[in-house]
Amino acid sequence: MQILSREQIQAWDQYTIYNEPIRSVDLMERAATCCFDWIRAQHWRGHSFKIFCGKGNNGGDGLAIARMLLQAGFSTIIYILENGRPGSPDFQENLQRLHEITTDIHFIQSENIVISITETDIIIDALFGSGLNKPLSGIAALLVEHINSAHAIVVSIDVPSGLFLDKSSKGHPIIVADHTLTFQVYKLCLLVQENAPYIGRIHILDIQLHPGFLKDNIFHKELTEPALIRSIFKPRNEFSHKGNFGHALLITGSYGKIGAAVLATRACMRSGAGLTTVFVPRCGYSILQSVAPEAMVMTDENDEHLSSLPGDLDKYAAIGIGPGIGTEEATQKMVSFIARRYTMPLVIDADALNILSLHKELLTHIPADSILTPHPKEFDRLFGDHTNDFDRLSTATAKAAELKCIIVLKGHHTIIATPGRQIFFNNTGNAGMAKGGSGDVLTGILTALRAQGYESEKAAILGVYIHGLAGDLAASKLSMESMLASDIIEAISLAFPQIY
Ligand SMILES: NC(=O)C1=CN([C@@H]2O[C@H](COP(=O)(O)OP(=O)(O)OC[C@H]3O[C@@H](n4cnc5c(N)ncnc54)[C@H](O)[C@@H]3O)[C@@H](O)[C@H]2O)[C@@H](O)CC1
Ligand SMILES: Nc1ncnc2c1ncn2[C@@H]1O[C@H](COP(=O)(O)OP(=O)(O)O)[C@@H](O)[C@H]1O
Ligand SMILES: [K+]
Repeated sequence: MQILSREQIQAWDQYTIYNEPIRSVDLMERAATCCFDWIRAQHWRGHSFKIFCGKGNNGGDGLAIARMLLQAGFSTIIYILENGRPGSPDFQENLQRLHEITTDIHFIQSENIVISITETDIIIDALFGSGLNKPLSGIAALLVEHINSAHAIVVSIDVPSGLFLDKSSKGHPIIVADHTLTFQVYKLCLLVQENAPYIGRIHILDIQLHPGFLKDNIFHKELTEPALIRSIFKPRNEFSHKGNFGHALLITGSYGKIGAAVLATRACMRSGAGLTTVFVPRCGYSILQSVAPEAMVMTDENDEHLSSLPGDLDKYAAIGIGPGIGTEEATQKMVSFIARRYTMPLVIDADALNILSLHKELLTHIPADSILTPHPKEFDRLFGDHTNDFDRLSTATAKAAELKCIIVLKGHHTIIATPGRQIFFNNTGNAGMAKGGSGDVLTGILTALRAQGYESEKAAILGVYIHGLAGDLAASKLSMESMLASDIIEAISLAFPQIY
């Protein structure tokens, strides 16, 4: 699913109006009908609705929904946030239609907001949508505060009012929604971590905007969906042998963090690598030999941390480096050497990223098409502090192009930024994965996919998806609270068949 900017969405509305063709007010009716159908399907009888409308088209949606609720017999009270100016034409048309069935419409025009909201009310927030042009202030801000301080269920139409679609809204007044009914496609503001407190559950309503618009335009942001994953996935040939699936090398672990090596190794083997070798300090030898008998283990001369190279690197189809390696000086030298001398793409995670942060000059040396997998803290260590997720996204886009690398910025919707400035938002995974070790599993999966010959960009999109899907399967069996990173590894075997 493409993710469109505010301008692109407005253009898509216009394209639909012109090419379907359909009158703008009829398109609004279609959007409102989708919302009404969704609301009715919640079986909220016994509750009463309080609908808050601005005077733009978002408010127009609200008025149309109010009319439908009244006609269906729901107790509904309508409030319009008055701004002294006429509403948009479609708002005005819907106001007129509403007047034909009720005159009980309340205008909010003073800072003294005395509307009582009880726990049995359902609030429909149709104040502002994609037309928001500045942070809310004055009566609008007070109204948002009033709604947020009540304990009613809040359903936002298109986006929670006060959220900008494509830029940070941090620190501004924003409706805290329980449900967001958004039209046709995801909006960027509904995918970034910083807006998590506001968006509630997202429901994408298909208002049948004209599909021709997507064919006629190029977009740079998309949500990874099963169809894309299937197009990337390469089924195993019946006649294949282990040599067809590559030899993966994982450079991992230090004293007390051999677990990271175990997780990455087991995830790598479970993700289809032909052969897996793990390079660890000597303290990891017997652990790995016992918990991962299918893997080959090579040890550093040092007992506790890595300090040398695991022999000839060129014999491996893919190398993953970083989980649990620590930042000892000798380990830093080893990472620095590999970053400078190795020419094939690497999968770089965790402490290997922290070492790059300590020696930023190395960033320009890392092999083209390497996959870097920072979480936001590691990302900021690498590329400087960011005050919001939108800026972080811009930096990821720019740095992926500049370094010719794939940047996997991990989070609820992990972001994959490519050298061609394409951004993919992953849509699998859950909060049960917010536990130590989940990232090590991802490194193993990505290294395995690279070893099997997937190009880095495809390996990143597919690997992040499989990782999240395995996390979802583990959570459904064991609960988000109880699942462990090891359970994600076990569930990889169930995740692959879902994408065949
Ligand atoms: N035909 C269409 O274009 C469709 C539009 N739809 C709805 O239309 C919405 C967009 O409508 P609009 O473009 O009219 O925009 P909005 O209704 O989101 O808001 C624009 C209005 O609010 C004012 N405004 C913006 N920021 C403000 C602020 N901070 N303080 C006070 N006033 C502010 C503007 O001056 C304008 O009057 C979408 O979010 C969606 O809900 C849907 O009905 C689908 C069809
Ligand atoms: N709430 C969440 N929703 C989806 N995925 C999550 C969530 N929390 C964590 N994850 C995933 O789990 C992994 C955690 O990685 P990381 O922070 O490096 O952990 P660690 O270093 O402890 O292994 C990432 O791939 C991330 O996307
Ligand atoms: K809204």
